[in-house]
Amino acid sequence: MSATTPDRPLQALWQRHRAYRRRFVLAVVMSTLNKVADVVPELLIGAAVDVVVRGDDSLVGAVLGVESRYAQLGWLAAINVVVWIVESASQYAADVLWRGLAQGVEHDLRVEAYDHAQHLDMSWHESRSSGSTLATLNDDVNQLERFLDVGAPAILQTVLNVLLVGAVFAASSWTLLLLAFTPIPVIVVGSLVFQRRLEPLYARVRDAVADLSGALAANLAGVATIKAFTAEDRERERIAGVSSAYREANRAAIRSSAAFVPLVRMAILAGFTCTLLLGGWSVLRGDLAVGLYSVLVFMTQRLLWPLTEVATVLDLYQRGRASTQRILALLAVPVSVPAGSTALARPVQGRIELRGVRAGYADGPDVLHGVDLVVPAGETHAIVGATGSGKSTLLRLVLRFDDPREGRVLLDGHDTRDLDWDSLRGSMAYVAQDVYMFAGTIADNIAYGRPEASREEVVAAAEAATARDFVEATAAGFDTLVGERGVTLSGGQRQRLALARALLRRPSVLVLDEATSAVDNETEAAIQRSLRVATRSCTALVVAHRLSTVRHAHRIWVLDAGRVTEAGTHDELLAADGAYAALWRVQTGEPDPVALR
Ligand SMILES: Nc1ncnc2c1ncn2[C@@H]1O[C@H](COP(=O)(O)OP(=O)(O)OP(=O)(O)O)[C@@H](O)[C@H]1O
Repeated sequence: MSATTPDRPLQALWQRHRAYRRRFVLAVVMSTLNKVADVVPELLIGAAVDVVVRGDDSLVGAVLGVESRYAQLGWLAAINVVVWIVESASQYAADVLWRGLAQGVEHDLRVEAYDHAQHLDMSWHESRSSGSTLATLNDDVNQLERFLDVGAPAILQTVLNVLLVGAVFAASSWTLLLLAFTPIPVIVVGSLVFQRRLEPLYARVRDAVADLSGALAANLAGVATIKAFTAEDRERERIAGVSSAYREANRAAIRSSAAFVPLVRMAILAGFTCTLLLGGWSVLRGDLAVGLYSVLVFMTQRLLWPLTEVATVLDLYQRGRASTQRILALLAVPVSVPAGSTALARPVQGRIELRGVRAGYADGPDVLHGVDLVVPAGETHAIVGATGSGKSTLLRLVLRFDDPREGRVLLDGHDTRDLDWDSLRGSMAYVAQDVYMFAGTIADNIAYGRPEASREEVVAAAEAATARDFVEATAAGFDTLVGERGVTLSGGQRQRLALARALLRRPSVLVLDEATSAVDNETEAAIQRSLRVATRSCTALVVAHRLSTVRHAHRIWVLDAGRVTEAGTHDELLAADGAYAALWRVQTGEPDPVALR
């Protein structure tokens, strides 16, 4: 992960989520109450044994002022009932509070991390697999939830257990306290040592999850290519390799954390044996009351057995910690293309200017080398040029998916870096080379940029994009489901829906990147006629390989290896007899005079 990762992720989380502190404190209080109520029955057993053995001299008799042993036992039973009720109620409250806390943090963190990710630059998304981002948003957030739901209350219970049982021992016999507690330092030191060993192992597990998730997402997206090239076996092996790496990372972590369990059990055995043996000898010598002895034996059990769970808790803690680190690292990735604060007066006119623009990707070479270009408001301009000449890169700058390395991009005379997103992208509509359809109806997809549009407006936009006929021919018309698990559309149909989506937005600037490349010539001619009407009231910047698409543009800019080499109307460029004219002849099948010579 590219951003800095906090050394103490859970502490950093605590600092961030102040809103949950009250609920956390309440959950701790309920867990504490529950633990206290949990220990009391053991004390009551001791008191009952004391009543039976010592009769009128019993502690219960002295404290309650009741003489009859039957009545004393009755009182003990009544107290027990109350304690059980408190125990059950506080258990319920603690469960609800811890779970609510875990799910609240999970929900907030997931939404926050998703929102941050969607605001991160296109270049960030392009530089990593979507599967790995998905692993953070889904899997890592779930791990943290599990820790907060199960791990954190378990840690608290263990600590409370040690303190409460320790208090009972301390009040009864310091010798027994020391004996019963001998395993504790061993376990604490062991935990610290193991925790340090486990930390990098779990970080590796989380990285392996991200790799696996990335590989799976990429393969599922490319399943048609896998099938077409009969690469199923190869891909199965590749996924098996990535999955093995995950299994190995997990195995190493589990092997280490499991090794901790026998250590804890040996220490516990030592503590328990000491209490049993030395406590029993004390009773025989008359130094310790029988009732107290039975309580202490129970208490030792109560103290020590939950400690066998320490390894599991440590496991949850380390997984939660590693996941939190990844989530916080995602949240710490800075937005390198931040929104400006200037709002443009409406309606936006739509004048686009590029002034001395030099641009490229990451650490790569320049793709655009000092481009100057002006599109007056309301005009339709085209950008043509060989593949890889930088046409899409130029459009990305207009939409401000990236910022130029040098020079400025202006909308209505304002540097796009100063404009807020609503003024900049809010006044634009964009049809990308590969059209994306969201899961939903055709109408939902067309109305994506203006969800409040009426059905009539949606139909009119589809009509303008020559999509109405094919939409109405589908089973449910505009209510037909598309996108994931919906009907599959042809490339040309998708493009027309994307165009309808763009037109419905009534943009000031329409940006089309090969928006009609997948439709046949006849449909394209129909779309062009509609577009000429639709673009009367807006600026349009159109990239197309098929020159017939752009011959009516007010101005055509020819890009060659990131530089504008020619510009003019279709007729001017033909008259100039340069690269554009040569390309036109190739596309229209006219004989090339140079070749004929
Ligand atoms: N996201 C990206 N990251 C890195 N390099 C990129 C990226 N997109 C494009 N490039 C590079 O920038 C150069 C120009 O690409 P661009 O997509 O702008 O060309 P184009 O003229 O639109 O090509 P085409 O007609 O094939 O769509 C190419 O060399 C390409 O490899």
